[in-house]
Amino acid sequence: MEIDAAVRASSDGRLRTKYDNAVYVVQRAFALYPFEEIAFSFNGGKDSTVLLHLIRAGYYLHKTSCGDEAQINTVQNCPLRTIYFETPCAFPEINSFTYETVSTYGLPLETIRSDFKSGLEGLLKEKSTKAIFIGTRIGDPNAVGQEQFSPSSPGWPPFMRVNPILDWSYRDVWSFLLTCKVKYCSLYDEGYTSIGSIYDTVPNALLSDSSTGNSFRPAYMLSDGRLERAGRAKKTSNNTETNSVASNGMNNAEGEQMIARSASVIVVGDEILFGTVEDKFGAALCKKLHEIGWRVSHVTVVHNEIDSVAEEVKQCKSTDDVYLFLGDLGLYIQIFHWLVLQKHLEFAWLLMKSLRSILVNS
Ligand SMILES: Cc1cc2nc3c(=O)[nH]c(=O)nc-3n(C[C@H](O)[C@H](O)[C@H](O)COP(=O)(O)O)c2cc1C
Ligand SMILES: Nc1ncnc2c1ncn2[C@@H]1O[C@H](COP(=O)(O)OP(=O)(O)OP(=O)(O)O)[C@@H](O)[C@H]1O
Repeated sequence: MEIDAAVRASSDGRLRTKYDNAVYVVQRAFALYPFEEIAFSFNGGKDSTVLLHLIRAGYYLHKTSCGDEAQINTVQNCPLRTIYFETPCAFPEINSFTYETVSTYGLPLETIRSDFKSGLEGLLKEKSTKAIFIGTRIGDPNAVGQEQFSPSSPGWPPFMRVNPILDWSYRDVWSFLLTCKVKYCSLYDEGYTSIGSIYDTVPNALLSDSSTGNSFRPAYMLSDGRLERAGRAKKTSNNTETNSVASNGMNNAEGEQMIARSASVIVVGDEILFGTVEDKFGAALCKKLHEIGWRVSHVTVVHNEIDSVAEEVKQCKSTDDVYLFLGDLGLYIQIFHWLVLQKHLEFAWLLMKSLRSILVNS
């Protein structure tokens, strides 16, 4: 199975873990519900494209783990009932990608031309449907309170929402799509990072290419995934064409800056955690960074020991460009050793530079 092989061959351990967990959820769903009573909600977006390939992999592993040797060669595709809520305000590129993809992977498509709720009511009346795979991720406005298996909301027709990629980040999504080299909708290569309707979606201004002024870099180049919905805002009536100042109000230079400068501040101090000392440095550093145009993504206070710092660096390693430590000299030296041992040489270098400036200024 090509997806499984591509992820296994990847050196990205985080991706392999996310993949294993998501495929496990898919396999659980196949074990829990009759195949014909499961549906897949597919809209051609990046999240549902990831989900499509996870379902294919999960289905393959489910079938082969049942010891069904005769089936091994016939389960490259997963003929799962697929539902698409088509609206006249969808991007033509999304529509054509959706139809092309279901045809490529032999998915039986049921197109629904009404809103989600009444469409699902109609679907459930027509065919028994116990579970629906959805590409919801934490951070989506509708993800709040959901788990990997979440019954539909009160007032909605009854079915189980199965969310295998609930805990995936923006970066995980792109890491998967690029590692597996699967086709995705062309709009993502034109700077769209999350796609709604033609009336409320523009390319993400943070990807605006300042050298040309009117083009955008691909979605996978967005460094801060929390800003993936920055292009999903109202277009003004005279702004029917997308332009380099997208509707989130940032110009190219600001966008560039946001991409280039991002920091996590790690404050080290038992006294602060015990509440006997108030952390003034963290706040002062954030203020200073903000004034000079940096984006501080988060501030954490950790115990005065190398393991706590190491754990925190591992946690935020994938999201931030620079880490700034505040702590005593002895700890700086320990952190420096740890960074060198872990081969985070660029961070070790940064640490030395910040240490030098502290010593010079003190
Ligand atoms: C298959 C399916 C099931 C849904 N079930 C629910 C639900 O149980 N409760 C709910 O409030 N919204 C439900 N929704 C709506 C979603 O919460 C959300 O509005 C939709 O996916 C659009 O997300 P977006 O704004 O990120 O594009 C469902 C949508 C789909 C496609
Ligand atoms: N029109 C639709 N038809 C079928 N399923 C849909 C539709 N809109 C949303 N969904 C389901 O809800 C999930 C979440 O939607 P969302 O818009 O957040 O993600 P996406 O469209 O896959 O990617 P992107 O965030 O880039 O637009 C989708 O992955 C899909 O499973």
